Amino acid sequence: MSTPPRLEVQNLTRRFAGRAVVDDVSFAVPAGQVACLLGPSGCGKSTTLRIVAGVDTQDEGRITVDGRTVSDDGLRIPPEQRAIGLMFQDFALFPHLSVAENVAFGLKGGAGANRRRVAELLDRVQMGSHIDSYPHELSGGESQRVALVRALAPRPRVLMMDEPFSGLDERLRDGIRDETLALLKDEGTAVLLVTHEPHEAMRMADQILLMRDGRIVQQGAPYNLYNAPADRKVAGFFSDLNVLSGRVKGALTHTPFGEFLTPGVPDGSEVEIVIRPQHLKIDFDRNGQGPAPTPENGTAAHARVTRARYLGRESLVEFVTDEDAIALTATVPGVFLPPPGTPMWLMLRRDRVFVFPKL
Ligand SMILES: Nc1ncnc2c1ncn2[C@@H]1O[C@H](COP(=O)(O)OP(=O)(O)OP(=O)(O)O)[C@@H](O)[C@H]1O
Repeated sequence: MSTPPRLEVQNLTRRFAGRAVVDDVSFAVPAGQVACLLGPSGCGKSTTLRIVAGVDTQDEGRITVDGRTVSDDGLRIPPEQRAIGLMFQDFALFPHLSVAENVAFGLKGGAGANRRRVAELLDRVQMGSHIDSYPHELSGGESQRVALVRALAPRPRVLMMDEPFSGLDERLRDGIRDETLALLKDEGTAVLLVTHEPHEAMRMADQILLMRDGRIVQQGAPYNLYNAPADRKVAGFFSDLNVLSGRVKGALTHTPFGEFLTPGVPDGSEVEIVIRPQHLKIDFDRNGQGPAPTPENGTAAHARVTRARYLGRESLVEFVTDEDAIALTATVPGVFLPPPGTPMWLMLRRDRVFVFPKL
């Protein structure tokens, strides 16, 4: 028999005043893996997390931890008996307890009996030397690390994290995220992490659950969501997009960049041809001569620069095409600041183009 996932959520629905804010949500998280609930504000992420934790109740659906049902139509195991730990954005350490006492708070026997486990956990997040400090003596990042090991000390099978890094300085975040990830993997904890930041989800997740209006619109590895998005909105969640609109004629859509195959889309329907700014290729205009069409880049379209800005690692260059006056943006590594009006040729990397029915 195969091992059940550490956390499994089946057909979860939660309604407020008749409106489903969580709508038939299902997913599974194996031991040692991180699933990120990602989506815009109000899409139902926190409600899902609260129901799994047991602090809110679903109208329909089942939740199991290591194959044991903790909540379904008839059964409600209380939060403290679900082996689920919590770490929220506004986590608070107990100010009158030392770091060791904070970490040992949920453990039988307190800090004295658990000194070794507490010290080991604190060492893992480089906080061993602060074991006898008090919360007011810690920085934001240090407090966050203590809160993390406090949540992990009782060895929860599942850890729920709601925007746990959002209070931190941007430069601290990536380091703490990576430390957290390493510790969670070692402990074999299944993690459900709520975030509205695509960068955080890409960095942390084994699996992203992208939510919109209460439903999971796409789930899978970060690579799959980025490279094979289900629709334009999913694609647009991870980066800015260039969008060309067109109408299908004979399974083809015409654009200034040549024809695009749109098989299976009925004639006359509108489609959107989408490409990320880093996948737009640019070439200088040599006496009006453009690069020859290739299978890789398709046909080049003539365009003029409207604005160029230097962003540090890359430059952001905006164009307008001669044909159809389409506004497009390209990102170019390093410093590339052509003056407005500069004529150039643009190409779309064909393997990076997505074609979607117009939403
Ligand atoms: N107790 C409640 N009563 C009524 N409506 C609620 C309640 N809790 C949440 N909602 C509504 O449910 C929807 C989903 O809320 P939820 O907090 O789950 O979203 P979220 O994706 O976590 O958003 P954010 O990123 O802003 O925290 C929202 O429209 C919210 O207003």
